Parts: sequence; C-alpha cells; structure tokens
Amino acid sequence: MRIAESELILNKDGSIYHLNLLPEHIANTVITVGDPDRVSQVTSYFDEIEFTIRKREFFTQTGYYQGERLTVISTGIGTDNIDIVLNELDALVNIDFTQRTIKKEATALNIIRIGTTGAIQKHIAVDSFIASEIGIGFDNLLHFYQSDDIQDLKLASDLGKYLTWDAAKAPYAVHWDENLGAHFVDKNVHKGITMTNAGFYGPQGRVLRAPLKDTNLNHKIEAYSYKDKLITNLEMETAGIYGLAKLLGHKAISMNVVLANRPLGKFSTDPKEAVDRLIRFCLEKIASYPH
Ligand SMILES: O=P(O)(O)O[C@H]1O[C@H](CO)[C@@H](O)[C@H]1O
Ligand SMILES: O=c1cc[nH]c(=O)[nH]1
Repeated sequence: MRIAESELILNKDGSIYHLNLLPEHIANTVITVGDPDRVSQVTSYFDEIEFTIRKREFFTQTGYYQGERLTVISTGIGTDNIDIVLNELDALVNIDFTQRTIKKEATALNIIRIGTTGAIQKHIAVDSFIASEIGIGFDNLLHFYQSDDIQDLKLASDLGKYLTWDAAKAPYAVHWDENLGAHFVDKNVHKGITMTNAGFYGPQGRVLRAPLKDTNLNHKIEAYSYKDKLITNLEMETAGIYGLAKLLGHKAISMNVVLANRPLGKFSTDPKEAVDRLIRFCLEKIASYPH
C-alpha cells in the first residue's frame, strides 16, 4: 500500500523529514547519543568520516571505525525525539521512498545508545557504566503502538501496583536484545533496569523550587525489586528506544555512564572524560561484535 505524503514526509531532495537523511547515508550499525556535540566526540575516533548533516537537534555523521561503517546520530533529549529518530531510521532502511511502499525484505539495524544517567542505588558509583537489561518507560510513548507482545507486561503491572501509579499513566517495560546486550556486559559494567521518564526534574524526583507531588517516589523506586533485580538508574530515552526497536525488528542496547548518584547527592567531577571512557568502551565492543 502506498504511504501518503502527509505520513511519510520527504524533503525536496528526497531525504526523510526530520533527520534530513537519504537511505544511502546510514550504516546498519547506528550509535545514538543525546547531545549533538557528542557525535563528533564519537567520530573523533573514526578513521574516516564519509558524511555529515544536521537538522534541528539531529546531527548525523557516518564513517568508518576499524573498517566498519557506522552511523552516529544525536537524538536530543526525551522519548518524543526517540519516536522521530527510530521511525525515520526504520523508514530509511525498510521503506522504498520512490514507491512509498514497505520493502518486502526487512533490514534489522543494530542500535547502540551511548548516554548519561543518574544512579538510584547507592552502590553504583558516579562514572561507572550501566548496560540496561530492561527499560521501563514512564513516558507513555509505547502505549500509542500495538506493542503488548514485545512488552514485559508482568513487570510493568507489578511496578505500577507497587507505586500505586495512576492506571492512565501505566509504565511499560521492554527488554534489550539479548545477544547484542550480552556482548556489552563485562566485569566493569553494571547490568540494570533503567527507568526512562518524561523529564529531568520532577519526573526524576528532583526539587529545585517546584514541590513534588510524591516526595517519596525515588525512595520507593530504590527499594523496588522484581525477580531479585533492582531499578538501577534514571534517564530519558532507553525504554523508548527498546520499545520501538523491538516493535520494528531492530536490535538495541542502551549503555549509560553514571553522572549522578542520586541517593548520595554526588555528581561526576569530569563528565566529559566519563562520557569519553564510555565511548571508547562501546567502540571496542562494536568492533568485536560478530556479524
Ligand atoms: O546524555 P544523554 O544521552 O542526553 O542522556 C541523558 O542526559 C539528558 C539529561 O541531561 C537526557 O537526555 C538523559 O537521558
Ligand atoms: O540524573 C541524571 C543524569 C543524567 N541524565 C538524566 O536523565 N538524569
């Protein structure tokens, strides 16, 4: 079926609406980062940069790292942007832009998020790494899609009940890609459950001037366990990436460096270096991932 001009929106040069990319611009392995400035921090380790484009907060570079073609793209902040980035990346590989039809053979991308986060457990020190085994979304994004079969409904319902959460704002839970995820875990990485929320302040239990509705929310999250697993960290993209990647047939892993330890009230003294260590770690893991 032909997809209408209002749904699959292409720019005059044939590129996809927000990302401004043509199908040939992206590699099958895509690194997503929140901060547009982090894209060139990643590609500073590349042997060659083939392509650079920027529109709004979406800055993309494609190039080669140890002989492998990789795309690095910034998503900006939040799962509203993840909806755009994941749908448009998927369209670039799985929709024929000339015919406006879905291609017969689907392409699966490897998607690796290199992000920053706040730990909710005291024992997870600032500057350490977390690989998200599960992303739990409090942002509602996945509820707009038919997605029950890719969600961990039991975990979401258990946590919703534990927090006596408003049913209209029910969380969703989606697992990482097991193969890709396992490859990124080693002795220096905490494996955890990441809570993705719709904001940095109130939704992550931060108070500057605006008082919180539930002042105990972070303590409750810190104390919650499901099948002996704790919620480890809070950020703003992982669950959306896991949900849409799984729904669209892509493989995703979210790796985050801990900049804040919330219960201890600590923040990294050198966030740029901490992010750089995670970048180098992830690039080595990508280079050694069997294809
Ligand atoms: O560093 P990035 O990848 O942007 O990730 C985290 O940092 C931002 C908030 O400071 C949010 O996007 C959060 O998820
Ligand atoms: O506490 C933090 C740190 C980074 N990013 C977040 O979303 N939260």
